[in-house]
Amino acid sequence: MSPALRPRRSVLYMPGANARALEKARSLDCDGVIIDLEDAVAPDAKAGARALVAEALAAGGFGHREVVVRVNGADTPWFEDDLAAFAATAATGAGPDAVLIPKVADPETLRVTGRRLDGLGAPVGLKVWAMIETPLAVLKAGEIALAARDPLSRLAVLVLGTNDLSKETGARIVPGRAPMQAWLSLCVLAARAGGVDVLDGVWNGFRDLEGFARECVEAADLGFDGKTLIHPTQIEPCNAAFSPPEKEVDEARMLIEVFDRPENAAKGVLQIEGRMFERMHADIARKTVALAEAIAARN
Ligand SMILES: CC(C)(COP(=O)(O)OP(=O)(O)OC[C@H]1O[C@@H](n2cnc3c(N)ncnc32)[C@H](O)[C@@H]1OP(=O)(O)O)[C@@H](O)C(=O)NCCC(=O)NCCSC(=O)C[C@H](O)C(=O)O
Ligand SMILES: [Mg+2]
Repeated sequence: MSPALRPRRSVLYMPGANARALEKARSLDCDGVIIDLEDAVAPDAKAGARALVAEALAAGGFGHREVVVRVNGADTPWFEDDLAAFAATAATGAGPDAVLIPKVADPETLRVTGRRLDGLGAPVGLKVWAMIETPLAVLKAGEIALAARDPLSRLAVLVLGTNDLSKETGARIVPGRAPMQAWLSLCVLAARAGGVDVLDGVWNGFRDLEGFARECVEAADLGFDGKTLIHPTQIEPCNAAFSPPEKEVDEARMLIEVFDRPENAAKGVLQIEGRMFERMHADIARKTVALAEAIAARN
């Protein structure tokens, strides 16, 4: 979880060319939206979609939702214009919170993007999210995440692109995702090493909410901060899976209170009802409470 502790349980993609979806985003209960200019927009529609998105951002109304624009890749003819458009709107306060760079191959891509954003006068508040969706990116996930230590990179979040990973590797997307488990865990480890958040990929069968809910629980168990979504019906089960349950929050508060008692000030380990708790458990409890409070504040 990043230091600012912004809930990122549910982050909904929508095509940048879909005005209805952009309108709906303003009232949906997701923590964030990713307005897509890449795969969900046809080549001939790129310029029109970019203008539509800039207009929607200028109109505002996204409230608590973190707004991210997925630009076209660094090796495409649209990248420069996409970055320029959103650096400019960010500078006027009518821009996105972050740009999501697809198919990041290495930390150098982030440094190039960062230098470009600086050159375009983008405020430091404009963050960069990086998609991990190629075999090379998974192999270099640690290096990519560690780029966050250099403020030039602006890196705040890694986002898994499991469809592209399936396409590039031949690994099938099956329930439980056994063929991808190692990559998913590696990306969570990388994100933690770099101190950035990490979001799981999408579930394509958006009418199968039971299967989707199972995958959300699996992603939360793996340590992801949240999941990327493609349809509004996925928001509620996703929020549920990534929110700490009330009982866990109550127990966390109790644990913090016990460790904070003066008589326990010098103790590193305690037993409570037959279970061992060390100070690291109090640290975890503080994170749980902080997340619950951030979610409550959002609501
Ligand atoms: C998948 C969809 C094309 C389905 O659209 P549709 O058939 O219109 O769905 P519904 O009729 O069930 O829609 C009901 C209402 O909900 C609104 N809606 C639907 N989807 C969204 C959305 N994503 N954001 C906001 N609102 C949405 C509809 O407008 C309907 O509203 P109303 O008019 O009030 O009835 C569609 O869901 C869709 O386009 N989803 C997003 C697709 C997308 O952005 N894909 C790109 C990102 S995923 C990716 O690339 C992954 C990654 O890179 C990887 O490699 O894995
Ligand atoms: Mg992709």
